[in-house]
Amino acid sequence: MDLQNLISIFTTFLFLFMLLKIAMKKFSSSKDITNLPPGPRKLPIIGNMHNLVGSMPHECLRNLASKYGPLMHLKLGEVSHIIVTSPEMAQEIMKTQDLNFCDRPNLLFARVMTYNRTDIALGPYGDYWRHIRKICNMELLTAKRVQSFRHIREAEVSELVKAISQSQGSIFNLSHKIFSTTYGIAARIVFGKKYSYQEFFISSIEKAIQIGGGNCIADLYPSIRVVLEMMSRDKAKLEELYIKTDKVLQDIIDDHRNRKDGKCEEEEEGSEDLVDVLLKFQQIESEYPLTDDNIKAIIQDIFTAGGETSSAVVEWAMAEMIKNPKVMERAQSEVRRVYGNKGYVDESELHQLTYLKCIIKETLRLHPSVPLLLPRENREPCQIKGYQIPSNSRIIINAWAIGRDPRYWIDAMDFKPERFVDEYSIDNRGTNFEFIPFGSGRRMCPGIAFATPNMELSLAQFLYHFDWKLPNGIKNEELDMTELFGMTIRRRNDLCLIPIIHHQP
Ligand code: HEM
Repeated sequence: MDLQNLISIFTTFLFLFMLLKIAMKKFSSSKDITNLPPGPRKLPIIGNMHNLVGSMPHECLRNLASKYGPLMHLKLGEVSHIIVTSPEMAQEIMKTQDLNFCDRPNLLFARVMTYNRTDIALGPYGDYWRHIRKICNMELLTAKRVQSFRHIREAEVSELVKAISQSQGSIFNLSHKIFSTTYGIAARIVFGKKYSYQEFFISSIEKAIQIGGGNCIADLYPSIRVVLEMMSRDKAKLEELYIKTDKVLQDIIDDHRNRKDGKCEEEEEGSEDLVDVLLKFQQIESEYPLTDDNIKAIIQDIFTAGGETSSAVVEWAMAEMIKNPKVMERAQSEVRRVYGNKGYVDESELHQLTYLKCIIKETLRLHPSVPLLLPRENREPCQIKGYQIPSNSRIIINAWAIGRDPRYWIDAMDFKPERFVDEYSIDNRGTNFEFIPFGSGRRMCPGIAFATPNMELSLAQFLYHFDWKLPNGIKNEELDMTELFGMTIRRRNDLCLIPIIHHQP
């Protein structure tokens, strides 16, 4: 028997074995569940995977939910997914039964890229996670700590507006600059300075998310996960990327540790960076002493979330204002009135920009950076509105669809920051479940205080210093708003605008 035959016999055997295992699992798990939430008909082996082909996941899920309701059951491979598409159901998951739903699924991406799930965002709920989340809330992302980085934000954004002013009257790729500036701010805050390999690090994380951020086939068939990981190249590709990003992060830690006489020239005076803070924690005796891997997992989360999410909001907010010139005019007159002849925008008056704050809220309603939040998992079986939810279901909350649902929002598809002027009390801190861009409950985003001045300062400077025009005679209402689903939900096409100086930076 030659090698070719041997391989095909082995593959056929493996395939039959997998089918048998899936069928046995299906038989044993479907016996006792009689009242799952409604959902489309499932096909053997693949379940509802075919229902998700076509449009982007958040759109596809919204379309299915409009047929099957706000609590929907999909079987993807052999895993139950519960899709939540109403404020009432979101509240049930993230408030009423939060403790049961605050786990994260055990995904290949998380195992490989987040130091075996020891980060904050994708780590399993438990004592270690509570410990690092507490460090995050009480030390890393407090209002006081965020305030201590004000000079970094002001310096980076001023550099950005100076660069824009040099393109006065010509086309400027605002998207590129927004992302590089925000990542620059995040790098200086988290790592102490901008490292030359920052771009490479970001693109490696982006690639890893492309491979493992959606549904890796191995994640959908846990009973034969090991075999599928061996057969697909996903794990190997992720491991290659992990080796690269780990080296970058370890270099950063070693750099900090090896500094003998305080900070080197390029680093910040006056404020500790977040690696410094975590290294100090490493010295403290604790039930959970932080290893280097733990620190790398945490700083990777904060750098990535800190750079990506708020950039996407600033980019969408500018696009929406271009599309809605009356909103732009009102925002410009607010910023120009508040900062008057000061000649520059700093953070001291940001709290007075109430209309700008409403613009940011309205942007987060229509364009939440993380449209499906992060997936959750329930440890125990439970009931929601009389439906049975099997244990270890993956819970997807479609914040994007809830924010655009005409049942909860008047003129839901229109960009109207005024709605938040009238209803200023609707906030995004996880108590109004029709507006949950940062999630809610125990797993809610801890980065709001960090993100807010980044977004407000950039937008305020754009509005104060410049008037903006679309290039090539494109009319405002024609601006393309197509989305791209990736690490966050971004614009498919870069936002390229012509700046006209109003106040010279
Ligand atoms: C506009 C900006 C941001 C948006 C829209 C956003 C959104 C989110 C969302 C939707 C989640 C998942 C919540 C859930 O599962 O219920 C999340 C989690 C998280 N975010 Fe943010 N985020 C933003 C900025 C930031 C920033 C600036 C940081 C850090 C500096 C950050 C750090 C995190 C972390 C660590 C988690 C994981 C929380 C956990 O699982 O316990 N985020 N964020």
